[in-house]
Amino acid sequence: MTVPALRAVQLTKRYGRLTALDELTLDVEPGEVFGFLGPNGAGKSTTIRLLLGLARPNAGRAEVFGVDAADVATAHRSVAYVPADVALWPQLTGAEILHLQARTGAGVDEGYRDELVRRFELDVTKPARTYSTGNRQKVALIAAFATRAPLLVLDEPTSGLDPLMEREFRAAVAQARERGQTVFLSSHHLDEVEAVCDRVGILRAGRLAEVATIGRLRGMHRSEVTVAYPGAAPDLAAVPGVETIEPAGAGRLRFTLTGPPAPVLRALAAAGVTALSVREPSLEEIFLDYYGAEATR
Ligand SMILES: Nc1ncnc2c1ncn2[C@@H]1O[C@H](COP(=O)(O)OP(=O)(O)OP(=O)(O)O)[C@@H](O)[C@H]1O
Repeated sequence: MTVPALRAVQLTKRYGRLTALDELTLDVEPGEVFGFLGPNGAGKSTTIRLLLGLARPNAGRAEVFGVDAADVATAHRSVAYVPADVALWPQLTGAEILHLQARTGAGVDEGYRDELVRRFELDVTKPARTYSTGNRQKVALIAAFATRAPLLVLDEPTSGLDPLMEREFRAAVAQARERGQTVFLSSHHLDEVEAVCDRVGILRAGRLAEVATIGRLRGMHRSEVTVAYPGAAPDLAAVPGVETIEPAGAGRLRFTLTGPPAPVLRALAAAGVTALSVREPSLEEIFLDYYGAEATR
């Protein structure tokens, strides 16, 4: 049996009367790129702090590769962490900070680090106090991606990056996965999670609403199907999974489909349909399905 890279068992955190995290139970497997989605205040950063032993739970427990998260000194040997608000030593230059960080933690691939400095177009000669939010984030990301740490925990790591840098970020995540590193990524960027993650967990008001692969998440939700037919409209009213049937111009119908397509394909074949297009829901639509109007609290 493999030991999970991250494990949360009924992990709970309360701030006064507010339950920021409510009995989270979750395993992230080694080698996985796991996306952690949720609106502002859902409890993502709280979860990460608990998983890394940086805050104490009111109940439940967290483990990093089988090590109790409270044993920070041991657990952090296998972790590189990029917090949501990156703080750097203001007097040191980017290069000095990267050098210093390389001397702590799980060891660094210096060649790859230098390549990342170029790819992220970071001027490492400047002192950190002159860096913008995005540049501070770049320093922390380069330091994390260049480590050999088996687990990278990234808390909303691209909020300060422009689209070109966001592309580099995605490439770096892909390379981390190829090396076998585990990535736990909290994000607001649905397209980013969709592009880089194997599985996603959706957190809503401190509770885990769903955990699924991107493919399964889409499969659980409605696809939009449009068909063209030559004669009488296909009768889809009683077909399992079909809903909201509406005309889409002359000789065309649009409807939504959930679940296996075989029954509707049989009905469509019987009607001799001449064209068919299927639009899968984006992660954004799925996300809105979960949160609806209550996206924040
Ligand atoms: N130290 C604290 N004291 C009191 N309340 C807190 C504290 N830290 C977080 N909270 C509250 O816990 C809830 C979860 O916050 P958290 O920062 O984990 O959310 P998040 O999902 O990371 O949000 P965002 O996407 O805005 O960063 C929020 O309601 C927040 O106000």
